[in-house]
Amino acid sequence: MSIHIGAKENEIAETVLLPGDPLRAKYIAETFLEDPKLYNEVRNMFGYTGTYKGKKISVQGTGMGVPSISIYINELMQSYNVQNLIRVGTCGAIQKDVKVRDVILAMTASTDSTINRTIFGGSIDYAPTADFDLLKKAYDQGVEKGLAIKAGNVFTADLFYSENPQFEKFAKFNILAVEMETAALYTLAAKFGRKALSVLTVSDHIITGEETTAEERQTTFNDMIEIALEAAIK
Ligand SMILES: O=P(O)(O)O[C@H]1O[C@H](CO)[C@@H](O)[C@H]1O
Ligand SMILES: O=c1cc[nH]c(=O)[nH]1
Repeated sequence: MSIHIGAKENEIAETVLLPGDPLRAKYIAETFLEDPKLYNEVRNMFGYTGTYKGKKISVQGTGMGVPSISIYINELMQSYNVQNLIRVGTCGAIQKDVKVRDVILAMTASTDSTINRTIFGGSIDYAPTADFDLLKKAYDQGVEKGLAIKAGNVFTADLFYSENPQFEKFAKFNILAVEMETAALYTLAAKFGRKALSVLTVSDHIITGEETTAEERQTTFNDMIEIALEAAIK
């Protein structure tokens, strides 16, 4: 057991899907995994292990934001030796040609979180990066499914309700969308020599105000989850 995860040794797979929402973890486990077993209920941050096409896979809720995901992935890597960490999250689009329901693969994540400056010291801007192998497999899977899949820079924001939103500037500098965890995921995976990828569904458009219905969200979540699972087993 670790402080925030109640699983015993060997109850967590070497590959873990990471949704922010613990109920999305439950949905993924019950919909996509065979024989899912609940291994964590601490703080209701559900974690399950089952199999997908014969391979052992876990899915663990992370909560929202850098501090919360940092707790879960630190413990998954250090206490449970997790090797492959794939976030399956939502994001808000800021580019005109990025539409709600699109799936985005984060190649890197810009951020206003202090995580990288805390690790590297004040004047260094570390560039957190996706694992190329996972990224390529996920991209190929999205193309094979005929989806509008995009890969690029996302922004990991500390604040959902920003005092000083700079979305137009971010868009000008080619950032595709805004979410709240990827920079920490990539930096901490690199620190421990593990592979990481964020697969994101656009749930809303920050500039145009377009939103997805609950039904549309469910369909695109399924696409995102299948992309992540196929990348994990290939
Ligand atoms: O849908 P999840 O994975 O939680 O991701 C996004 O949604 C939350 C904000 O509503 C933040 O965690 C953001 O990154
Ligand atoms: O962090 C997030 C996630 C979805 N939509 C947003 O606007 N922000």
